Amino acid sequence: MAKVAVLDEQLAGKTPAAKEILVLLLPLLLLFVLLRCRGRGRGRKRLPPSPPALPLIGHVHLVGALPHVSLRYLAEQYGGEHGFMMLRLGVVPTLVASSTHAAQAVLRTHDQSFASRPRSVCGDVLAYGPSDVGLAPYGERWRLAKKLATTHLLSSKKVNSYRAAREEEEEETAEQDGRSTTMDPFLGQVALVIKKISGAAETRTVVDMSELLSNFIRDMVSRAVTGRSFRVEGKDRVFKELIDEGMALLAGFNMENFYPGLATAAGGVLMRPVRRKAERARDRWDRILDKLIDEHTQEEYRLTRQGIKEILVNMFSAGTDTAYLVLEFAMAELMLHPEAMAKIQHEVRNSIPKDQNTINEDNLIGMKYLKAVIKETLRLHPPSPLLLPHFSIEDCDVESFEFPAGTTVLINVWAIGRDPKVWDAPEEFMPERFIENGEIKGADFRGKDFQLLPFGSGRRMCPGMNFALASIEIMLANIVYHFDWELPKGVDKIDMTEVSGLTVSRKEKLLLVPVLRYCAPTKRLGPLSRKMNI
Ligand code: HEM
Repeated sequence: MAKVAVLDEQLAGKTPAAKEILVLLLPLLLLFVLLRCRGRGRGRKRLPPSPPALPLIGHVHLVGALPHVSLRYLAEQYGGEHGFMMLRLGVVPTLVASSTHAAQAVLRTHDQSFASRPRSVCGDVLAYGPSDVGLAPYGERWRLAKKLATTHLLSSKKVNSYRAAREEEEEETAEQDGRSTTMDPFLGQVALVIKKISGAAETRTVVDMSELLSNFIRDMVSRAVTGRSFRVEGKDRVFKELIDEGMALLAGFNMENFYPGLATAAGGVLMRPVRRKAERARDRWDRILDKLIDEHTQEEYRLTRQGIKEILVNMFSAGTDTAYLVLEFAMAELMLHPEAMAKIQHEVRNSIPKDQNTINEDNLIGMKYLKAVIKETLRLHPPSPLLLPHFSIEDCDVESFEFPAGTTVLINVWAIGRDPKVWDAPEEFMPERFIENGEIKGADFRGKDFQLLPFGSGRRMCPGMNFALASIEIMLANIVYHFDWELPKGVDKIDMTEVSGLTVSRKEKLLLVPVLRYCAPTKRLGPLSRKMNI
């Protein structure tokens, strides 16, 4: 007992012997700690460079209204040769990859480690879980949902089969209009748009191309996903509202994404308003989708009702506000570059037999300039310039860097598409860069070449690419084939100012005046116009 008391006193430094020992040991202890720290630092990998951060908010103040633009300028200062930059957005460690090399490391070399998605309150509510495709964490449920979307809804075979779906719909509407239903089966959806534009052309009226093109894509997606047209059923406006609302709620740079703790802090009270908003939107989706599912055979894919809803909402949201933006940006760039417009019109107008009045998918195969215009548009204006955020599920060593599990990853494909080390005259719209000896050349945009990644690459790559390209090509070819285009009176320039949400769009609507290609409408569209009663 006494021995223990002495030991306690010595340890507490109350005896003279203990004091002496401590004075002797202290420098040795300090030396030991110092050496240990240095030894650790030498063997240990580091994080990529970062700009100076502020307390609490980290680097949030450096991310402007157009995050892809501000992140590009930051990466030029701090990203170094490798193109990796580390930010702290609120409390969230965020890796920004801004070079071909960095994108390849994340999306190919270490694809699996970075294949998840960060979670959010809105994402969880709107995506029913989330266990949809786009927002789901990497894992078995995501794999199944993606397989279903890829093989059952968006495969090349399915994309081809939508030609028939378009035919049915045209027949449906033609019958409603009391017209003949013997028109070219391919022309359904496209012909409806051409018909609308023809009406405006005859009276020289301004056409809101943004609305027209987004309605077209929305309708194509609803046909592909549900087998029916929301426009024909008059639900188009509700559908548009829901997609817009969902996109606004999910748009990346909001408070919860910087401070995920807000979702649970004080019983989630801080996030309650936004959760309610998301729940209201989800309930509206529910009502539409429930009815839709009731009318379909649910056994088809052996999915629960909720499982079907997750996938449907995802397809609508991911498919609509991306493909139409490409069409709109392509038209805007062509208006800004009359020489490119002349070339594409020359190609489409000379690529089809004289007795054919409208362009079909078979004609598209030879249209190299059209494909180059779309590719150049995707390079300069990828609708998702930072892809969707990726999320690391394990610690991962990438070259000399070490990224901890739980890192959010943004891949700035917009910056990569404009990197002067990769592209000549990167800011110029030059479709010719993709043509050599009359053939399409240069970087592939289907996820193989990391300098052009509008659809991403690897496990989380877009499954809707073929579907989107089929719709974009056929519509662009037909609108430049049938009409010449002018700016409205008093407008002398197309404003390319962008606004950012989950996707990046032009701030202003694209308003254009179509001009009939030939004087007489029947001559202009020939049998097509007669069939359509134009
Ligand atoms: C030009 C049109 C389109 C573009 C540029 C585009 C682009 C993208 C991008 C960049 C991603 C994220 C890739 C990543 O995070 O690595 C994505 C994901 C996705 N896209 Fe698209 N997309 C388009 C059209 C479509 C269409 C038409 C659909 C369906 C109807 C669709 C369905 C999806 C889905 C479900 C995902 C989530 C994939 C996953 O997380 O595994 N997309 N898309």
